[in-house]
Amino acid sequence: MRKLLVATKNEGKAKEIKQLIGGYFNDVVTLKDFDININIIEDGSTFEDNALKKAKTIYTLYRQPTLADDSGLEVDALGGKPGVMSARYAGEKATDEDRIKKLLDELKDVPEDKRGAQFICVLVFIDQQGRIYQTKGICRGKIALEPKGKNGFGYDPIFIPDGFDKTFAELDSQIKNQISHRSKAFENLKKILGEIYNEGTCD
Ligand SMILES: O=c1[nH]c(=O)c2ncn([C@@H]3O[C@H](COP(=O)(O)OP(=O)(O)OP(=O)(O)O)[C@@H](O)[C@H]3O)c2[nH]1
Ligand SMILES: [Mg+2]
Repeated sequence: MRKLLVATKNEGKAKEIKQLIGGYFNDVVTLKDFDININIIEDGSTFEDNALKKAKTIYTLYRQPTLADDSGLEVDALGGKPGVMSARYAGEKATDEDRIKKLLDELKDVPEDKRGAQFICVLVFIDQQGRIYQTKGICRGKIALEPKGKNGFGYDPIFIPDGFDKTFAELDSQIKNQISHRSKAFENLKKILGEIYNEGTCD
């Protein structure tokens, strides 16, 4: 039995992580699954700092293989904002709708050809022995003029990935999982897991 603790409370993210992790663990549990009431303050200035803090906090408590994902949206016309502040962009208690509305308001005078953006995902994995591994994925695209679609989570209804004319929320989750920032970070992580576990999956 190989167990992975995932240091996230975000259900949309957790769902994707469970789909992307592959067969290296036969039990994947998130902070929501085991109902731990812990509030990790994400005060780092980079995705790397925050992912490391989330992973270390949970590993230190449980001493089991732990994965953390810190991610966000960088908008060119806003100088890379909201970036590491993506989750708290419209305040601590705000909803995904509030964050989308704030971003669209800030971009209301920005024409279509200047609405470039990218999603970033940094994964930090800590193995049973406490060794730390980090991978990153980037997905380029642009910000739509209005929200569209019901799939996914977060900013998905306003992000149109390069090569497509639909938002992540309009695309099938399987397509998002082939091209997203998170899937790219997982491609690299799975190479590392393959080495750690000698290609042995639990399938
Ligand atoms: O539309 C989206 N599609 C994605 O694929 C995606 N990945 C991240 N995000 C957004 O970026 C912030 C992450 O912040 P974040 O890494 O701190 O996560 P979080 O605070 O939600 O949960 P936790 O993992 O920290 O518990 C949150 O606002 C997410 O909505 C995404 N939005
Ligand atoms: Mg967070």
